[in-house]
Amino acid sequence: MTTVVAQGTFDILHPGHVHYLEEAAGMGDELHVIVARRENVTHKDPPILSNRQRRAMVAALDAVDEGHVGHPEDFFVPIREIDPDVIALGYDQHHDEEQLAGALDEAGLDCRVERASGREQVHEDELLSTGKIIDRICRERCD
Ligand SMILES: Cc1cc2nc3c(=O)[nH]c(=O)nc-3n(C[C@H](O)[C@H](O)[C@H](O)COP(=O)(O)O)c2cc1C
Ligand SMILES: Nc1ncnc2c1ncn2[C@@H]1O[C@H](COP(=O)(O)OP(=O)(O)OP(=O)(O)O)[C@@H](O)[C@H]1O
Repeated sequence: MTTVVAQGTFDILHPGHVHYLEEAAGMGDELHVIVARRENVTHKDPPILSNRQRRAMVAALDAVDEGHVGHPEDFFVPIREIDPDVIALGYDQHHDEEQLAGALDEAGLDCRVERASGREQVHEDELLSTGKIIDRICRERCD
């Protein structure tokens, strides 16, 4: 039984999220997803949707066995609880694979780190980023 963890903001789902989570699910038998807490999303605009709504939507996807809202301070608390065999980093997540693998090792967590691929655009008008969806809403629906 191989347990995989995926993580991210997941504010307003799109096909890129589904691609990532299906690929992560294919790395093992059971997929857990950690949804970043709003207060920890500091590298871009904060999510529109609440922690619990983002968790519920991710958990409703076929590829996902369980969704979790992340820990406010210590990212290794949920990792210890889930005890995964694999952490699947998203194609553009800023975390360094080797640094993360080293930190897991130091914390006594026996877990490998894999990098998922990005989704290629299938249709010319496909929006594969929450930020781009929000930009289009603002352009087309707001004065
Ligand atoms: C192994 C791992 C565990 C994480 N655990 C948490 C957590 O417990 N709480 C949290 O708020 N964010 C956590 N994060 C951070 C976010 O899920 C996310 O990766 C980060 O904010 C980058 O966001 P992005 O996917 O929007 O680029 C974790 C990230 C990694 C790589
Ligand atoms: N187009 C995509 N292809 C594959 N994976 C993706 C794609 N978009 C996002 N992901 C992955 O999904 C996870 C959550 O991403 P995140 O919520 O930051 O989405 P985003 O759409 O890139 O957001 P934003 O546009 O606000 O930066 C991350 O691991 C990210 O790498």
